[in-house]
Amino acid sequence: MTAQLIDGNALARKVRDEVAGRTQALKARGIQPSLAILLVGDDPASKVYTSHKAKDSTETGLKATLESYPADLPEDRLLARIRELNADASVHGILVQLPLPKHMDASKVIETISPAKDVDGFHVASAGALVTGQPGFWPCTPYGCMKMLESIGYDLRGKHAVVIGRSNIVGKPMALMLLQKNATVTICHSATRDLKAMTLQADVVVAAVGKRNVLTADMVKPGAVVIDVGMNRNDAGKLCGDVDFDGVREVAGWITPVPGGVGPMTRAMLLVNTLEAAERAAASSR
Ligand SMILES: Nc1nc(=O)c2c([nH]1)NC[C@@H]1CN(c3ccc(C(=O)N[C@@H](CCC(=O)O)C(=O)O)cc3)C=[N+]21
Repeated sequence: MTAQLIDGNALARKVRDEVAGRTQALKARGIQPSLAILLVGDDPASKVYTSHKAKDSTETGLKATLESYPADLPEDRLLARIRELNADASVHGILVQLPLPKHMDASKVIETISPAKDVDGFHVASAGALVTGQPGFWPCTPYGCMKMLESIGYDLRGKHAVVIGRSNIVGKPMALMLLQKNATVTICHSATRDLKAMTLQADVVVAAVGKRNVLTADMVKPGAVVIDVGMNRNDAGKLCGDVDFDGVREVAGWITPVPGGVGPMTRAMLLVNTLEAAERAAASSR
């Protein structure tokens, strides 16, 4: 048996089409959904990522402004700019590209963003809303993974989901989203004793470690759904995930590729969150 592919590019296109439609509806009411992207420093990968995000936005009808600052920008200047954007009613979403230069305290920067504009879902208030099931912005990567599960009509109720990785931006929120859909959730991490014993029990595995071949075919239950959040380079410099794709696809029921899987969905969910931020602002100002 060969696993069916969950095509992140195709699904992201569908999500963007839906966002474009809702954006037109808001524009007809005189509201232009708008995202401010703040980039500090000149990390080449960050430059590429932020320009992609800006391009995705404009192609979908959202307004995006990309503000680039030198690596030695004083932290208080960045905080002051965030406060200005918080107060600017024409801006609905604020994204500060990570990583930030070492002289900055990333949590302090993120906590300065208004939770109402936190389209990355990284603010502690957003995290708290996810924990308690209150409305708030969900981090784009795990949110995109949930959309991928939804797209195959997968019912998580009573299923065993194993999340490998416990980061604040992927692993932890992923586990909470799966829990909210009534899965039984196990979080594995670097101190987990027998990872294979855990993953062999899983109906769904989400690999979010940032290391190649974390999940191999011998670790997967036949028919399981495998979601690969990893973004690594192999020895040939080619982009690859955390999952041994060629091996695992012979065992799994469903699998997401890298590239063309979770990455494009992460970008699409940023557009969803930005649109939501604009819709909520419009609803609360009426
Ligand atoms: N505040 C903030 N928010 C983020 O969401 C954020 C961030 N900082 N810092 C960096 C990471 C990384 N990230 C990616 C999203 C999509 C792809 C993506 O679309 N990848 C393509 C491949 C792109 C390629 O070929 O390099 C794919 O998987 O098919 C990659 C990386 C968002 N991040």
